[in-house]
Amino acid sequence: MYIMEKAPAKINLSLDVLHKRKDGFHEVEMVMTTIDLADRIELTSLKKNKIVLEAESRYVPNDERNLAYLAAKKMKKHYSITGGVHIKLTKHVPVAAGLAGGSSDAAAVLRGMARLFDLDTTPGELAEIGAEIGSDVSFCVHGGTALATGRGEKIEELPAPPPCWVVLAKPPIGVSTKTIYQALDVKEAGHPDTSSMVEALRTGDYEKMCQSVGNTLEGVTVRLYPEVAQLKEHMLQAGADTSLMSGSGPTVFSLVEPDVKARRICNHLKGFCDEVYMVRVLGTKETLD
Ligand SMILES: C[C@@](CO)(OP(=O)(O)O)[C@H](O)COP(=O)(O)OP(=O)(O)OC[C@H]1O[C@@H](n2ccc(N)nc2=O)[C@H](O)[C@@H]1O
Ligand SMILES: Nc1ncnc2c1ncn2[C@@H]1O[C@H](COP(=O)(O)OP(=O)(O)O)[C@@H](O)[C@H]1O
Repeated sequence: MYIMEKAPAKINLSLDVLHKRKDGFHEVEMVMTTIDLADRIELTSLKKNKIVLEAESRYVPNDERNLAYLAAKKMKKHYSITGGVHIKLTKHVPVAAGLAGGSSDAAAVLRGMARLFDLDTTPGELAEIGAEIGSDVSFCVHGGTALATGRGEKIEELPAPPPCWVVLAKPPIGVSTKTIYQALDVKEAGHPDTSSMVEALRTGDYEKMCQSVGNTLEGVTVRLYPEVAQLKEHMLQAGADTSLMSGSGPTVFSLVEPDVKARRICNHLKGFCDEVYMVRVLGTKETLD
């Protein structure tokens, strides 16, 4: 049997870090939403008891270190699956970019294997398995738009953002999430107003959403990579309604309503950044199918 799953990237509309926990992770409050930029996961069941990963990208590992492979291993163990699976992964989401590409690939394998082997499971159960793989995997299992708390694994569904375009620009650097969290001084950093962002989504208020964006990690990444701040500035100069770094970076996104404006920002950015994307915000679970 063969099935295909989309693995969409996420952006953090807001990301607040509250404090460092005893287990070394940070307590966060994040509003996340999926965007129409996705990897493709193709799964084929195998009679032999093995996991075969075919990743057509020189940027990701082709073995057990790949989060898609790890997800398949966890599923086999958790549900005592005796058969094997062939995973074909086609990357479109930039790697180590703050867009959760790897987490979304893992989540797509969790969802996909549940379908492939006709397992009696729930998204909540898959999200729990996902949390063992990474903090962002639970959100990626559910998709849509959500408030993520704890270390990111506690998910509360939110309404999709008002329809808009997302223009993304990724400078040619890979950022380690761990390094950024480690360099953060929670007391010194800026903190977004999460409740204002939640309110904006609940009322479908585009302007309020744009005003409420914020990311506690942005200042840390900007200190290490000043080009992140420059990209933000370029986006705003070109007419973006708002602009923010996603996750631990270095990708910067801007939001804008009319497509002509989004195209203008894209063209402006392409002058000095090779990786520029113009995509729709997805924001709902249904669009994962
Ligand atoms: C910053 C965020 C925002 O969405 O995303 P990315 O920039 O990675 O996309 C997430 O919090 C990242 O989630 P994820 O990438 O799954 O992180 P994990 O693999 O669980 O953790 C990587 C490392 O980041 C740190 N970490 C992660 C999450 C958290 N709440 N506190 C932390 O301190 C820990 O040092 C951990 O060892
Ligand atoms: N399927 C995968 N896709 C992307 N990166 C992966 C994958 N599996 C493992 N990784 C590793 O995970 C790290 C972070 O990847 P990614 O999820 O793209 O970062 P981010 O969450 O910052 O967007 C990279 O260093 C990469 O080598």
